[in-house]
Amino acid sequence: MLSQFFEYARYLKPVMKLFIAALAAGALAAAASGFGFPLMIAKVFPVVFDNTQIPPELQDMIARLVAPEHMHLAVLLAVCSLLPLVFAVRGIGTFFNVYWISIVSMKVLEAIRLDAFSKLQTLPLSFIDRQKRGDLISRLINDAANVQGGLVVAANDIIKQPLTLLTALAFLVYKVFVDPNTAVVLMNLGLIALAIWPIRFFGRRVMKKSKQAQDELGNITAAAQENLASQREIRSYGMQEQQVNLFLGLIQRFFKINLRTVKYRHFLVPVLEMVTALGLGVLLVRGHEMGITKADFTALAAALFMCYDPLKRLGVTLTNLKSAYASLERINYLLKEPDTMPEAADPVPMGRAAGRLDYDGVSFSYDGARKVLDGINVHIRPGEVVGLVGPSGAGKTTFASLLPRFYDVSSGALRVDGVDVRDASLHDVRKNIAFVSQHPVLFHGTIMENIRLGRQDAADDEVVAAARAAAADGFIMGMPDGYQTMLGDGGSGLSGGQRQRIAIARAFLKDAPILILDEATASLDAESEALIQQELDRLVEGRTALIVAHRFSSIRVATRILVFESGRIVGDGSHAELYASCPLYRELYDRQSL
Ligand SMILES: Nc1ncnc2c1ncn2[C@@H]1O[C@H](COP(=O)(O)OP(=O)(O)OP(=O)(O)O)[C@@H](O)[C@H]1O
Repeated sequence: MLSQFFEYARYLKPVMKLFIAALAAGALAAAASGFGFPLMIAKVFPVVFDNTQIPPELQDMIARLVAPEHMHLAVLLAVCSLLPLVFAVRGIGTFFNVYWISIVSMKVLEAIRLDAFSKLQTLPLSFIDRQKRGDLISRLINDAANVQGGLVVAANDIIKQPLTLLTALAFLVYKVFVDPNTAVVLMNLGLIALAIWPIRFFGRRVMKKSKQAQDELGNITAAAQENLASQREIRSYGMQEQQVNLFLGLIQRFFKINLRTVKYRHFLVPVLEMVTALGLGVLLVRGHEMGITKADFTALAAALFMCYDPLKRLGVTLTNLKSAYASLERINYLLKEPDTMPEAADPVPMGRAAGRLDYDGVSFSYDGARKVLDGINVHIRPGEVVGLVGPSGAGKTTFASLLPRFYDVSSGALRVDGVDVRDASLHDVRKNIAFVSQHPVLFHGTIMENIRLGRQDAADDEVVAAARAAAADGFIMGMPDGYQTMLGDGGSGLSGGQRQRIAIARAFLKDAPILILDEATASLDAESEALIQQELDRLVEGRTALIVAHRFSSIRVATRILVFESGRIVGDGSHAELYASCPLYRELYDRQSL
């Protein structure tokens, strides 16, 4: 399991110095606990209780500083102050250990989250389509935080606790070396082996349950996300109660599984404490039989405790690590997903395209089984405006989606100006294509920023010019802050037609030679559609355009129409030609004209 974490060691590189400093602070705290503490007890108690003499050098030093009548008190104060001193060292070491490790782990979390988020930006859409969005969010937020938590305790304890154990063992060996009578205590260490079994047992269970709990948390986030995105449907279909019950079921499942994780995690400590107590009991009996002194017994008991305590903490750490590992696996699912749409190793440079499109024997399947497009051969000249029509599910949107490489063809090739889109860089291909969809997405930000998405380096007056071309300037200027008006998430506060105009303004600003209009007016009423149609007609001028249409009104401007049926093109020509020669086209057209 640790090897999995080592894979992530590269995240430590940028913060290595701080990480080492944190470990050094941890080592200091460990030495103070494991060796310093029992040593102090062994040295201080005899001076206090049995009047044992302190080393002559120390005695001389104190004698030089105080009058002879105060000597006894000074010695007592000197030796007793060693105890708080050891704890001060331990405290300072622990503070910096935890503080610095926290900084390190937050930086690591930041980097893991950023990597996972960046990976999401490049993963093929086919992968994203298969996921529950809320679950992806949960992986980015909850799982990354869980890994961070695991890393903090691990990095903190995995060095400090074994070091405490080792230094405490060193003290025991030293003690046995000085006084072979105390060898009895070493027997106790055999009991440590007893502690291994519960650590392994509970660790395995915690890992399994943590994975399930994180999966459930993903389901909860997914349900909340879906709910918020569908408030209109939920209210209009009266689904509130059903939604609340669904949510309740999910949180109850999470509760149950989480409770099991908590149970296993916290059962470990009492079990390990019982083993510790057993060890001390045995020491007491054997010590009594062997007649060791009270001071020796106390020092040995402290050293023994310092052996068991790190073991107990290590056990807890290990169960935390197992839980973090479960989350790591869920993040890995993203990070390790192979890029099935890789960038060309040596991309063919593509400047501003003229706009010639060649679909050569193109077939495509979303799931690798059912062909959604089947052997399409279509050649589109620069500047041609092509309408795509056909029954629902016939493959029109898919046909257009292959162009900006939202998906790659399963077989055949798709060329822009003679260059296979897979041989050019994604950036070059996409900068040549503007896309206006049925539900344009407006991001949180000002109207100015939203239009500028079309071309990030556009000046303000270029943005305004694009808005004018899209006939959006009028309503924008009528808003309280004009172009600086903030839009909520998803662009709430604007009508469907207004949102569509912002999207058209974006496309004007981008000024790409190829345009895809995917049912751009389908969600508008007839009046809004008629108004927007004028701007769309202007937008397609001089560009190669693919217009996916349900309404024939939106392809009035098309000079050529492709008729799709079950993934094939069954008609290709002008309206007049198709109406005369293509029965499906005629049927679709007549049905809409009724
Ligand atoms: N992301 C996807 N994952 C899996 N299958 C998909 C996906 N998108 C579309 N499909 C399927 O591919 C087929 C073609 O869909 P497509 O959206 O291209 O058709 P369309 O002609 O544009 O339909 P409509 O007019 O209803 O929008 C349909 O059977 C659809 O169920």
